[in-house]
Amino acid sequence: MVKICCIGAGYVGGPTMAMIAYKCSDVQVVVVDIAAARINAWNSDRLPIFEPGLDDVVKACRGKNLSFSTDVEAHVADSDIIFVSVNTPTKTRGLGAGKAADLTYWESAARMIADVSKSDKIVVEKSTVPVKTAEAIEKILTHNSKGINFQILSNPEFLAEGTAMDDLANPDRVLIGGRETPEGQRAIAALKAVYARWVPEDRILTMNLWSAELSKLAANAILAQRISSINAMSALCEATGADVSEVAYAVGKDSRIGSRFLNASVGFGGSCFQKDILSLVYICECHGLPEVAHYWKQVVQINDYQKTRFVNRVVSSMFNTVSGKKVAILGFAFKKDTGDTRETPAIDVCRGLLGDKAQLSIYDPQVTEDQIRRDLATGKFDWDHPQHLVPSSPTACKQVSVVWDAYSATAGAHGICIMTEWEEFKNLDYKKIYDGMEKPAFIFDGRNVVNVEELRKIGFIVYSVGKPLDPWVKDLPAVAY
Ligand SMILES: NC(=O)C1=CN([C@@H]2O[C@H](COP(=O)(O)OP(=O)(O)OC[C@H]3O[C@@H](n4cnc5c(N)ncnc54)[C@H](O)[C@@H]3O)[C@@H](O)[C@H]2O)C=CC1
Ligand SMILES: O=C(O)[C@H]1O[C@H](OP(=O)(O)OP(=O)(O)OC[C@H]2O[C@@H](n3ccc(=O)[nH]c3=O)[C@H](O)[C@@H]2O)[C@H](O)[C@@H](O)[C@@H]1O
Repeated sequence: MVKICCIGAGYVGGPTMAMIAYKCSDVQVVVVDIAAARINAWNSDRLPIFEPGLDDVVKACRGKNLSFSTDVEAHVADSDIIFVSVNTPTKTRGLGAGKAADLTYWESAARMIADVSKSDKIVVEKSTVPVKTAEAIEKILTHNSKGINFQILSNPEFLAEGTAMDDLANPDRVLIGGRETPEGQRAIAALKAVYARWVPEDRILTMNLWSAELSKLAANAILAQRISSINAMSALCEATGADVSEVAYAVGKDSRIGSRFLNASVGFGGSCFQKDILSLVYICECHGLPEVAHYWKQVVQINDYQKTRFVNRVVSSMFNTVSGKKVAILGFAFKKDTGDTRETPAIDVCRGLLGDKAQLSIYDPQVTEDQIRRDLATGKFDWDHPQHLVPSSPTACKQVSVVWDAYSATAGAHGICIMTEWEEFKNLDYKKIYDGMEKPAFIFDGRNVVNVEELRKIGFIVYSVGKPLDPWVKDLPAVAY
């Protein structure tokens, strides 16, 4: 029986391994992690991550061919294929700080694999890593290998949170990169055989290692670029009276462009887009390509601009100050159908409003108070390290309260900011909300989920990203000077 071990029981390791176990009942899958709390949660009824459909798949396999363990070394030693799906955050200090990927966790996993292995292994890069990482990993593994043959494969993951289980069950493509040697090709074939159990052959792409590694960074950069492109257009729409949804619809009808990923928003979030583009920027700089680096950096800069622009709209609309005013924050996760808050634009918007002394009342259906407070207290780039290594005593912020429904969040508020496109925010009783708010009552929709006309009829002053401006907002500056 093939035995697979995955190092890293996070948003990628957990769901991807659960799907492999589900689709391949004759493969033994073990997911290991150094974070005991996370492993305990994977072994409990309350999984450590919220992902639609995940519970059912885990329940179907756990205790049969899927298990979760902290006994990292024993399971690694025992496995044929080892996936490495550990954090690859942005470096916070030293060479390349603020841009380069921090490969500390990857390197320590590789050293451990080299130390404990007693038989040949296929080591699979599942984490997103800089192009050429496999070369370094190979050196670490073979340096100490005692004659053991290690084959490194790149098998980047393309799942999106909130739709992970469907993405894994029906992927657009699975990418496998490996060495062009006979051993490398045999390793590719072994991994391909696992995916081929449920993924059609023509969707399993094999290529050289560097192409596979770079394709992941390229895909994320191009996806994020589409969002920054439409967000840049949203600013121009607001200045001209065009409607960004109509523009996106018209543009997306061109089959060469396509309609997906053209929703204007307060900005993209999530653990990867910014981190991976910054890593790409750093790689370009290291290869003497400053123009290319500058080009991709703009994608992140427009995203920052969009978040700043949003805060500015809020403050300038509300008489240039939110000091002492209650502002409801609806949604804190970086997108709907996940409890993940990593790099969520809500953090930047909340910090901007807190800087202006607002009183925030935050509601998200999936994010805990503890997480929100931790996020508002954690430093830039510090959040993407294994949870138990992030400082765990966040300073309490007196200006923030976290509540468990949208109505208490908005009661007595001067303004509402919609930060996540949760379905429930489309169907709230906005008349009831309006009646309970201070007047004039403002709504700032960072996700274009509300019906602007209906809310204006109720009496709200509405700002919705990239939509024709409310007369109230029209003459106010879009960005603070
Ligand atoms: N979150 C996402 O949707 C996607 C993430 N990725 C990439 O996958 C990688 C992992 O991301 P996530 O799963 O989101 O991160 P995560 O933070 O949820 O999980 C990583 C896990 O690795 C563990 N870990 C770190 N070092 C370890 C070690 N030496 N031994 C054992 N366990 C260790 C941590 O404790 C943590 O539980 C990153 O490179 C990310 O860029 C790729 C595609 C999608
Ligand atoms: O490498 C990764 O981590 C993953 O990053 C993204 O997945 P994810 O971040 O989970 O979610 P997305 O659906 O891509 O959304 C990212 C952010 O962009 C925002 N977004 C998305 C689409 C859009 O049209 N407009 C927009 O503002 C979302 O609200 C969210 O904040 C990619 O879609 C995945 O393919 C990739 O595997």
